[in-house]
Amino acid sequence: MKNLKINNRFTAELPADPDLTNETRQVKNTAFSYVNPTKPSNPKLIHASEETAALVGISKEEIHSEEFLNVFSGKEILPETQPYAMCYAGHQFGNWAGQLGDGRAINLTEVENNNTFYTLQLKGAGKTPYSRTADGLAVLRSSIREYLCAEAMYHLGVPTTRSLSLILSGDQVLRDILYNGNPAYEKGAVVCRVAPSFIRFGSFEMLAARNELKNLKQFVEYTIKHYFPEITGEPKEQYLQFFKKVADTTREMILHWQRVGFVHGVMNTDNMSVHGITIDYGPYGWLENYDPNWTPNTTDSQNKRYRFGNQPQVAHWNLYQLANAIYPLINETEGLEKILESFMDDFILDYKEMFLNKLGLFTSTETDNDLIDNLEAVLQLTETDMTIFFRNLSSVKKTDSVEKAIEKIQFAFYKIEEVSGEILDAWKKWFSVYLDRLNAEVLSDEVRLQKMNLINPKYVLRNYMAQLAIDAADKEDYSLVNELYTLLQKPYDEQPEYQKWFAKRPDWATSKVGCSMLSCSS
Ligand SMILES: Nc1ncnc2c1ncn2[C@@H]1O[C@H](COP(=O)(O)OP(=O)(O)OP(=O)(O)O)[C@@H](O)[C@H]1O
Ligand SMILES: [Mg+2]
Repeated sequence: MKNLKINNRFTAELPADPDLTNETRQVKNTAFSYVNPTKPSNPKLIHASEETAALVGISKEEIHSEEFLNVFSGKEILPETQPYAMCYAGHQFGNWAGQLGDGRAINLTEVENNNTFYTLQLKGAGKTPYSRTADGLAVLRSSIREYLCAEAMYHLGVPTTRSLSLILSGDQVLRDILYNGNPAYEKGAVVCRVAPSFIRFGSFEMLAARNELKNLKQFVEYTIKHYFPEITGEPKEQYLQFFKKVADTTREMILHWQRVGFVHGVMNTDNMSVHGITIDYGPYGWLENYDPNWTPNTTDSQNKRYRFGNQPQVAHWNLYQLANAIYPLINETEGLEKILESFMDDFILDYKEMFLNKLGLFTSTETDNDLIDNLEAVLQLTETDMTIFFRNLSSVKKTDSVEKAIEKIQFAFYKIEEVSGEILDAWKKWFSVYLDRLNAEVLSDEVRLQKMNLINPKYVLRNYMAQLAIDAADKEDYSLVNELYTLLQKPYDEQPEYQKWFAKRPDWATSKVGCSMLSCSS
């Protein structure tokens, strides 16, 4: 890979763990530990993203080289690089969890391309000092989900890590014990992901919790210098500006999640990036029927802390933890509190605008809040598919009758027979107000349709779609991985050849494991 320009700033500028043993332990006074990936026994490339490769300086031809396979499966280490796992802590499901760290992620190196820095990171490439009691590996099933979803999110316009490659390791990974007491082995896989950095809220929480204030200061200043160079001024002022930037980008990210119906599922502070990009595609899911109370994560099915409708509040809570972590550098609460307060206020304003745009409304009136609230209520009267509803809404015309408009979106109803009586009346009422509102807009039907179709995706990675790709891949048929990857590169385009994916969750998927709820086992 002749154009890969290795340039490691993280390991060069931050204090390294002097212990090179790779034994599971508490790792203090450092930001990272050097550790090499475990060599896979028989790596096989399933898929690689040409786009992500180009981003970091790898050509199409190089993707199919042995070197690519070896480097991104962890079999070989790039010359002049020294892989490392990062030390971080986190709040999991609202509770302090202490040291976590990259238990199964290993940063290979940073590269520079077109004046931008990227970190290349393997997920599932073996144990690190942070693996605690786990194996450092990842199974094919969760790796396919991570690989496809990150790229799908990118093309939806949602800030995210990117996927470079998906490689079978050739090793078996033990995950669950079956009811009959037999161990259940699954195929192991390694995903290479790419991001500006993998610095998480938990990275700073770790240093603050250990009162390693010198390291904390150094790490925050490192982050500002390299990723927020526009920030200047007195140190304390810089730290506040940094926090504001993280709050702003996090708010924008969550806004996109709510726009496309993405539920992260494990919004622990160790899964929050300081770049405001989506990171860690574990037990995530996509809203099918519009239900703000839905979470895909079985571990969270009681409290539903990470339910769709709670994501903004959780982001705010997580930012609060980040504020606590950097507070010792500032020693004043006022500035941090102001930023935290404005997060929610700004979110509410942005959410309203985003939602109106999804409805094809680009001006504001006094009744907007009612229109939105009433729609959110009516969408839940009977199961109504979020993606299909908003996509088909764009075909409603100003001159349509209420009945005609409902006919245009009725494909979104899971049980059409339920749309009668009071439920039908509620829909009629909402559409009557909506049609009046459309008629007050200056945009023509055609222009509005075009604008709406750039906001409301036609295709998302529904849980059952990923599961179908997983089932086929388990039998060494990767055609669906390829097909979904291609489809999801253009989620806003009509793509008539893929119309079959513009479909509600099929009945069989309602109860099948992996299609509606997922555990953290991955
Ligand atoms: N199989 C595993 N082996 C070792 N550590 C693991 C394993 N699975 C999870 N962990 C660790 O448990 C913690 C929480 O896991 P979580 O599910 O949030 O992350 P993840 O999916 O492993 O990785 P990432 O956040 O890097 O995408 C992290 O410290 C993670 O590294
Ligand atoms: Mg994680």
